[in-house]
Amino acid sequence: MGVLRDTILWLLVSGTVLFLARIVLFKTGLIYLVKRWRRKIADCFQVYQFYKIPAFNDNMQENQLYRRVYAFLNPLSSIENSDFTNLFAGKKPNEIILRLDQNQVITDEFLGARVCWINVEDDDDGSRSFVLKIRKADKRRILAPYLHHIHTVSEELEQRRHTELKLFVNVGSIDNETRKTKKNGRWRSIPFTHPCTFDSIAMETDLKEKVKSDLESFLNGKQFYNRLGRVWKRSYLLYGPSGTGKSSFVAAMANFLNYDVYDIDLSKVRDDSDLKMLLLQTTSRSLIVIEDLDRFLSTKSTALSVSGILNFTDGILSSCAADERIMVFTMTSKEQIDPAVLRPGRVDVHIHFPLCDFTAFKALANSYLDLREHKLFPEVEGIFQNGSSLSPAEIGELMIANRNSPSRALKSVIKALQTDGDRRGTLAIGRRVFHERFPSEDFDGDMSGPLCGGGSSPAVKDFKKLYGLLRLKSNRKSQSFDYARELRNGS
Ligand SMILES: Nc1ncnc2c1ncn2[C@@H]1O[C@H](COP(=O)(O)OP(=O)(O)OP(=O)(O)O)[C@@H](O)[C@H]1O
Ligand SMILES: [Mg+2]
Repeated sequence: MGVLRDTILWLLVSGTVLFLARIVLFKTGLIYLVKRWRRKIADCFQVYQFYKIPAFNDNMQENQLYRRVYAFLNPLSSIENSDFTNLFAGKKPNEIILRLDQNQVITDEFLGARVCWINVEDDDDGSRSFVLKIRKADKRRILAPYLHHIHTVSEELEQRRHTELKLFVNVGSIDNETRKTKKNGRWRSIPFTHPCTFDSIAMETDLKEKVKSDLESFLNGKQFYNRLGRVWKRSYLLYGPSGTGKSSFVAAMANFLNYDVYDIDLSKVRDDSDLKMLLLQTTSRSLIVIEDLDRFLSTKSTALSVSGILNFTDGILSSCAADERIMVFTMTSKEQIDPAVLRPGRVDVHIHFPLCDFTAFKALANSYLDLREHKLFPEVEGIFQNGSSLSPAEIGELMIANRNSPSRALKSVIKALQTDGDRRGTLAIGRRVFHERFPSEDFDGDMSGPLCGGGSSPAVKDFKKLYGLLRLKSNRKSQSFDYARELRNGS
């Protein structure tokens, strides 16, 4: 009897102790310490294999496997259990996105085996890598299928993501805090959400179509370029006064192609080799953009040489990087630029962005004010004919500011044209006269190249197409665009 009572008492006491211990463990969070110790002890009896996946390879190009692992790990639910996680607002309302912080561990289960990933970031040089920790006993059984699984999942995620474009900007090569050279990738990305499309740009419709078909035929021309032993690249020069839509056109190109944009800030490029490095770190299916190239070429204060830029545009470097390359340069005027810099083959397509004429004004009135006709239009037309003009940006701003009253908007445009726009249009019209030198047949002839399907001899067509000999019908509407003007001058 006494033994039974002691046993019951003992059971009651130990049950209460266990219950209290459990409460203490869970309430204080000590349970996590216990789990960690348990894992450490278990680890002492295991042999692990480690695999490092650096963000960049020996040539400082992006390691695609790193990119895949990054895409694969971030959506894993176990990221919540890591000790330190970054939280970001998502696209949808109330959506929170979790991102693994540096040197944090995340676990994953695959075919019954447990693996760990460590997000390693070197404090000295900032280099990033993922380290996969896997039990040696599991390695043979799961490693290959696990990597295959990562590949498949990340591919799916990538395809889903592909509607979300990115804008990459280059950061300085020296870390501001540590004053050390960054060995890490120099591109930082943000979502590219510029809404501009070719439809929203006031420009002749047939010209937009020509640009679109030029882009498309370039993309389909891989074999053609290979056959000629040429790097599969195409360069566009967009030039014209400020506020005429050059940057918007770049955005429209990216949205049309569904390409990411790499916007190179030359002031942050240390020297020629730094520029090479930046190019090598770009990925395919992207637009590489250098804005205001004329400003850079006219200031000698930078360590970057003109030949560095030329190597960049010539495509020798591009051949080392990924597949197709589309480069876009913008400038206000190419009058002061050495023609060698813009020669065909270096810059294939030249597109001029002029100040507004009456046609462009009507396109803006249509899209900004929903106006197709108005009693003030003849007056506006008369002012344009007298040589006044403004940039589409200036006219667009006036229309946006007065969008609730179209009459007021038109009156303010008329006033601005009469005051600020006086004689500016004369300059624009002057440029158009220059373009008129090229007969209308030129355009049709050039667009009948092999990439467009047409009739002249294949060799000549190949050559012309390759050098971007796109000619325009020389009606007044489309004269403002000058494709490969340098070559035409010589032809
Ligand atoms: N042709 C156009 N059609 C419609 N909107 C235009 C056009 N040109 C300019 N805009 C509007 O004007 C603003 C400025 O245009 P944008 O930045 O593309 O000009 P830009 O030529 O790049 O100027 P800058 O040389 O100063 O960089 C944008 O908001 C754009 O929507
Ligand atoms: Mg711009």
